[in-house]
Amino acid sequence: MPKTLEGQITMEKTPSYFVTKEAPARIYAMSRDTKLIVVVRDPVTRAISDYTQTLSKKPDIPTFESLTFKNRTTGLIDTSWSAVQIGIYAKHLDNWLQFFPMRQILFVSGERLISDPAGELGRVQDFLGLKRIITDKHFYFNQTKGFPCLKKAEGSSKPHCLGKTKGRTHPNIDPEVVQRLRDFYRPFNMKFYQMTGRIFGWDE
Ligand SMILES: Nc1ncnc2c1ncn2[C@@H]1O[C@H](COP(=O)(O)OS(=O)(=O)O)[C@@H](OP(=O)(O)O)[C@H]1O
Repeated sequence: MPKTLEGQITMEKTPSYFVTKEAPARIYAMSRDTKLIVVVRDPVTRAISDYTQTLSKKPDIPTFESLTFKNRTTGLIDTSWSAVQIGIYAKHLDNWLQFFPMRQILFVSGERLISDPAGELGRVQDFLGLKRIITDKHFYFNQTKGFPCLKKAEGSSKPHCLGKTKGRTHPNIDPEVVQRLRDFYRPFNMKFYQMTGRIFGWDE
């Protein structure tokens, strides 16, 4: 990590920290004042998205439905499958709370990041103690991509959309399997809402 001068913020990102057992202790040892930002989305959609990403690299993997279950007849979910495991947010958060207080952790809603990017970014700026520089003016909705894209407020440079690997079309998944996963995640989601004080609305 580069050294940070007074008035500067150093930021670093990786998708795997949140679910890595050793990460909280290591980050705490480096700087206990670190602020943590985590983007979370409906764990069922997250699992399907995760699978879609793997499928794009390895087209021969088994179906989503078969990977989801340890035993399809009994409906026993395979919690050791990383696509399922990662969405048990309450469990991962417990691990972080052994080292960091909730006030140092911000959870950003992946759904709101799409439907109201400026609103979510407003929360991020507040959390970091920054002036609200990024606002509605900085986003426009790209109909072709189906996602918001970033533009300079002054409109001088070209807008920036995220690349082709973000926003892939998901395969159709057996609705019964989706429902079983919804039932599986519900109690963990409820616990997560309670811990974070925010209702993410994944179970409505
Ligand atoms: N503005 C904008 N443009 C494109 N995509 C957007 C945007 N905002 C959020 N998303 C969602 O980001 C999802 C991919 O992010 P990941 O965290 O999975 O990416 S990665 O792990 O770093 O590859 C990706 O998930 P999928 O739709 O499943 O591909 C998108 O839903």
